Amino acid sequence: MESKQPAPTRSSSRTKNVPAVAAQPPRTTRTRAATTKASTPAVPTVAKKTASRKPLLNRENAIDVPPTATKPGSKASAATRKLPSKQHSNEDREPIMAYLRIRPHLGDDESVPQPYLTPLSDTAVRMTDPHDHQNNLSRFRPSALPPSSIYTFSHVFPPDTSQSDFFTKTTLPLVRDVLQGQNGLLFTYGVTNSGKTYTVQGGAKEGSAGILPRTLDVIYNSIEGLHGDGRFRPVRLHGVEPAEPTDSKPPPITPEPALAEVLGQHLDVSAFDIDIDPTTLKVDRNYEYTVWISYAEVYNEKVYDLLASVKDDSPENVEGSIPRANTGKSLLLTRTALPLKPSPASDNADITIKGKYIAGLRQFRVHSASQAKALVKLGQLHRRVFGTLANRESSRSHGMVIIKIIRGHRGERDDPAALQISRLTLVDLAGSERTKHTHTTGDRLREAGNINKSLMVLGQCMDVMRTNQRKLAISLSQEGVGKEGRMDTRDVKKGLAVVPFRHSKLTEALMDYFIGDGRAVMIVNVNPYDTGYDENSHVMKFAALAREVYITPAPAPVHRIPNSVTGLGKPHGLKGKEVGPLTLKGPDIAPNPYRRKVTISMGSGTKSTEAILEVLEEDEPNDEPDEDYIHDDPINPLVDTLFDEIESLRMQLFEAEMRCAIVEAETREEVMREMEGRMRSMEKMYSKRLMAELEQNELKTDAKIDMLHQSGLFGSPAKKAQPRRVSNDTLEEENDVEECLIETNREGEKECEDFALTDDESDSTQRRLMSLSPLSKKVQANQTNTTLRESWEPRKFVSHKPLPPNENTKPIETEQDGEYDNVVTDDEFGGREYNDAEQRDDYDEEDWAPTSSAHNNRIPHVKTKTTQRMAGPSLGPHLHKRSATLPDVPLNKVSLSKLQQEMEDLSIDGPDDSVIIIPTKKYRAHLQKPNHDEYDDIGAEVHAKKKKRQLGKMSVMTEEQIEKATIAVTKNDNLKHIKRLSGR
Ligand SMILES: Nc1ncnc2c1ncn2[C@@H]1O[C@H](COP(=O)(O)OP(=O)(O)OP(=O)(O)O)[C@@H](O)[C@H]1O
Repeated sequence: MESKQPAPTRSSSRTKNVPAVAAQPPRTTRTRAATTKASTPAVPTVAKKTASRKPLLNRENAIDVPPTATKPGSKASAATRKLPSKQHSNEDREPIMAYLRIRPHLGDDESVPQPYLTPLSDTAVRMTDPHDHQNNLSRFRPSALPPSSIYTFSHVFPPDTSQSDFFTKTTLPLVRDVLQGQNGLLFTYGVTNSGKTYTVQGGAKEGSAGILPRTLDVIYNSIEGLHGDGRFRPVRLHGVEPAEPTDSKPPPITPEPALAEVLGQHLDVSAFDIDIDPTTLKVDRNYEYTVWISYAEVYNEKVYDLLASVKDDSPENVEGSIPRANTGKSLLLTRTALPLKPSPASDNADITIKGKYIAGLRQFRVHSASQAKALVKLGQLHRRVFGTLANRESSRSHGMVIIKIIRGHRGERDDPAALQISRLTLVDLAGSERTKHTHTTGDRLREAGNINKSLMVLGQCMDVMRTNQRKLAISLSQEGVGKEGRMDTRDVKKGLAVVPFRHSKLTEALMDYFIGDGRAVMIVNVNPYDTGYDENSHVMKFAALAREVYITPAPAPVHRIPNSVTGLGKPHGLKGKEVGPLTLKGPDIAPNPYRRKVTISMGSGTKSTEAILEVLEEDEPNDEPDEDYIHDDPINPLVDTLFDEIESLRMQLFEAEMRCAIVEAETREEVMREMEGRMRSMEKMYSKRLMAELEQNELKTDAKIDMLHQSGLFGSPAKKAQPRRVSNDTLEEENDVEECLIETNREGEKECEDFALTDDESDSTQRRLMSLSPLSKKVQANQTNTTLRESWEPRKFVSHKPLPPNENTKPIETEQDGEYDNVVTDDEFGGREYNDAEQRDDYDEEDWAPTSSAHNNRIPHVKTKTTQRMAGPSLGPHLHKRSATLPDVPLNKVSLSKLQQEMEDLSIDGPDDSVIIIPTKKYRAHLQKPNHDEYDDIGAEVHAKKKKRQLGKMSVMTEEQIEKATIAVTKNDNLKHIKRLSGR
């Protein structure tokens, strides 16, 4: 072939007929075997040189490109930024570069005030769970992740890193590669709000342009004056074909009129000339370049074209019927998913890497950086319009900007086989947060699930690639295996796992990069003020995994067009296959499974507009496979079916794994919640019990005080209101007895002080109070009775030490009935008959609790702590109407009042002026046959409650009855006289 211009700087004189031979060996070859070998970590790789390889790059030939002439006032007029020297390894394989960018603190509304990420060096950070600081007493961690970990990266960028510095260190090497014929991939990974979009697109402030606009700036700065004539256009993944005349038209940079009107926004191209990166790279000036841009998104596991136009094709949409902004009418937008197809080998014989391309993706030849930025902006607008969470500015889809550069030698302008096509793909991934954190349902759940699926598959792919590489390295390092003492790589490769690229559209679209079609750079964005420690940990782990995956980037191949398509007029690929631009259709459009409404607000303040859009997402057309594809890979129905089966099984496995992961996470949370709930309810129960005990104690104390009150020891107002008419003798006697009782009480008090409770003894309060219950009185009465038997000595009231609390549960020995024969008969009590029922009543009425009227005249509470221990039992009605000696009973306030009341009814004077109380027959029997069951705590409590209920039933002896009893007792010869203690 004849060159129109000599190409003195070319390192080889490649012609159409002569296979290109690399004068300078490329870093690697494209053959499978070489690629595999090169990716082996343990074995030094030797790049196999293919004879057909053209010299791809001659860096020595590159000349300095003067800085691009820029508009006055723009930043581009600044000196050309110094490009950091490119570090090329002698090794062909290289790991995926992983850069960490830490987002700065944005304001007070951040959920975690202190960052939980601490940079340790330029390449390492420590991440510590903030919850451990906040709740370091907790023994339980809901997370299975370690509370603190160190992660390493290719480089760590602190929060104050400028956009310009970040671009220079991470993306500029890729831009240089793409200008020199090398493919490149850059993707951002991180949870929502971590700064992915800011990193890729940039902010609103001057100087905050992201890596995408800067990339465009640098490309156009560098190829200034070297633009090609655009006779060819890229097609599929590696192909090129003659361009159409329409390709030379400027690309659309404003939304379609219908959409623009709805959104109320027109893109201003001049706005993109403000923030320009002035960096210029050296390029080979023997070549001329044309730049093509496409913008796709992967949303809900479908690929859409973001640069497809929104057209009003339907006849229904006549002027006036198109919904306007703020009209409340919904606009129906339809878009069709694009299929991914395998790149045919016919595109270039040299290519052995089988990638996939997005069939039908529109691409535009762009002449300037501002045009390119405007085009990208339009794509972002469409992405926002079609995004489910459009109003929240949150990326729910994976955005892919694909920049293709066709490089052709000036001397071989007409030779399509001499063209070289390189690709740079910048991917802004959706947030990696999990479904449970987004609280999504329905469509959103599906969307979140698909986002996670894509990212999970990306992680799985990396994991499998890493495992395969390790396996391969280990196998190849084993000597003496296989024939001739060498390992056959084919044997090894048979045992390798299949990388699951086909499990998600995202990995399917990017797979060629991971198998050696170019360099890959991963940017990990982290917001250290975010509450999602677990999510960020997963992101960090993902990055660590990516760093262990080695790829062998091959230079972009020189294009070789098969003869069948070299002829002009036989365009191949895009024409006729263009699929589904965004179209406005009437509301009567056929229903589609994925139809949703989006309300979108644009602008702010008075200029803000809001529109309801209805989005109809059609499935990708079920086209017949490409002819090329058929030609390349003849279909065997059985194999195809088996592949499909494998695919569906894989999908099932994947879904099952995902479900398991979600269930595990949910179960962990549920268990935590349940434990928390139980602990809370236990706490509640115990505090309730405590309160109940306190109340009970207070009630008992009140009851005792009321009884004292009733007995007149505290000068009952009721008594004052109804003074008794008694004789002087009676009063004297009463005073004597009262003095005696008070004396007794004082002693009792003194003794009780020995039993004063401390706070720590609060739980024993209940037990002690129980000892004051009627049951305990019975026990003590039994003891009293025993004492009574031992000595028939009538005694005066004397105080005794109170019984220890537990003594009331001891079995008490009693004597047989009938031992106390010196009793007053019923007849002697005025002939009163006591039948069983009455006796039962008497028994029941044995009580220490106040009457209801007494309750109404309560005196102030006595604190539980100072409550005095009951020193002795109330003798109760069981002791009435029968002669007996006064038991040796210690008394306290309560028993005093009770005793006083009982004595009022039943007491008699002993032989030497002592007061004698006579137990009844039934009571004796009761004493003799104690019911031990009653002495356990529960029984006592039940009994105490029963007594309490009977407060109102307390029988009151009338004065008349007392008189009668007195007369009856007086008649008894053995007894001298009866002293009345009190009366009512
Ligand atoms: N390095 C930074 N400097 C200043 N502001 C930043 C930086 N990174 C992010 N921001 C701000 O943080 C906010 C969130 O960033 P961004 O929208 O880029 O997050 P994202 O990860 O893309 O979220 P999503 O996944 O939801 O789209 C934005 O207001 C952005 O301006």
